[in-house]
Amino acid sequence: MIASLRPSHAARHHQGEGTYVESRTGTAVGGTAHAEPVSVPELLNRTRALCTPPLRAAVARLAAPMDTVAAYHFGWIDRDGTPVAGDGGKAVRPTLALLSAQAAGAPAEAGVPGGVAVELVHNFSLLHDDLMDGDETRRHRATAWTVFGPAQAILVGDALATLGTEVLLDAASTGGASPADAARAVRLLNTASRRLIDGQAMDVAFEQRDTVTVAECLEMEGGKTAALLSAGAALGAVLAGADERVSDSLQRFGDHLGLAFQAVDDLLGIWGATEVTGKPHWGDLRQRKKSLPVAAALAEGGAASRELAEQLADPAGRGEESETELAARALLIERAGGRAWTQEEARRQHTTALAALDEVPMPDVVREHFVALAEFVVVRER
Ligand SMILES: CC(C)=CCC/C(C)=C/CC/C(C)=C/COP(=O)(O)OP(=O)(O)O
Repeated sequence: MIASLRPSHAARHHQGEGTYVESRTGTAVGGTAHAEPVSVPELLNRTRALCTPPLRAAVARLAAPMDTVAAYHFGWIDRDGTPVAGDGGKAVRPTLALLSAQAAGAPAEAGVPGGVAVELVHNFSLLHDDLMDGDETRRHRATAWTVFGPAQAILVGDALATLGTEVLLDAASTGGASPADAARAVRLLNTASRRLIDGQAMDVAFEQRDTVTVAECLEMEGGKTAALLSAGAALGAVLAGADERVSDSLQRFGDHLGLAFQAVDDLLGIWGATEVTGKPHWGDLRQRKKSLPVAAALAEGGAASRELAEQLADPAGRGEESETELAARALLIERAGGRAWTQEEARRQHTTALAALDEVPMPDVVREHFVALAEFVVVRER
């Protein structure tokens, strides 16, 4: 629990972890007019219900054995091919896409191609990231590269990224979006994908550096994480034909929400519970990732900060540190203020995101759903 991230003015209907808007009777989750607000878990479930069938259809286009590798990665089958209902991820990005379509006055269904496309690109990045980091667990199970080998994980990642574009273009050919809006959506997704790759390249390069500034870290996280949340937040509206002022504001909302998302991810990477996150313990510290808590702690300049800097500049023991040494490093980061600063930064980015959302006229119920989802992003534990 990241207790201090909880707002003093907790969301109006906060009911407990992940539930901010009490579910009431007569919900019309798919539509907009007169719909009643629902909880974040219900919103995420609606996204899964709407997006999983087209996601499966997209994955079914892959040649064997890539279709199997992808189905395993998405949690639909186990390593023997037996169907399972595994953890396929939280579905934050596609939920943003469905809400974004509703913000533009269309039904949630109009945002489905955007949601599926952004989730395909997101999962391409996870497959590759796990391999680059040498991570052996994700979503509480063995990573795809450890089960099927690095080559298949790379190829499936590549293929998922191309499917994202295809799904958006299909939206035009099946009449779900105009050809011009589908083309705008493809451009938006491609730009986001390139920002994602640029951000990841910075992240990998930073591992070899002794120090990075907070500004450099924010630039890197703006690419590797915020770009896709930003794309998700605008894609539904673009497919629904919203004008550029609306999609620009939604993108800005998604960019700041994405920075808040990654700030929380950085905190969970060091102080999260592995049984909840489903990711390896101390992974970020072992790889000497220059995440926000580390960059903020290095910038502080006090005794703990200087000791941290010395440790990170010492090539000896790189990747070989014991659990005890990594726990001591986490304590140094905390003593140098890196944890508290990152918690505050998550909340600052969240506030800026909501200000951008305010620029977009939309039905009250859609705004409530965006606000509830944004709150979930900063208080989440996985
Ligand atoms: C090009 C390349 C390899 C880029 C890698 C970029 C990368 C993996 C950035 C981290 C983004 C992130 C916080 C993922 C977890 O999302 P999540 O918590 O929403 O995951 P979920 O879908 O499992 O819920």
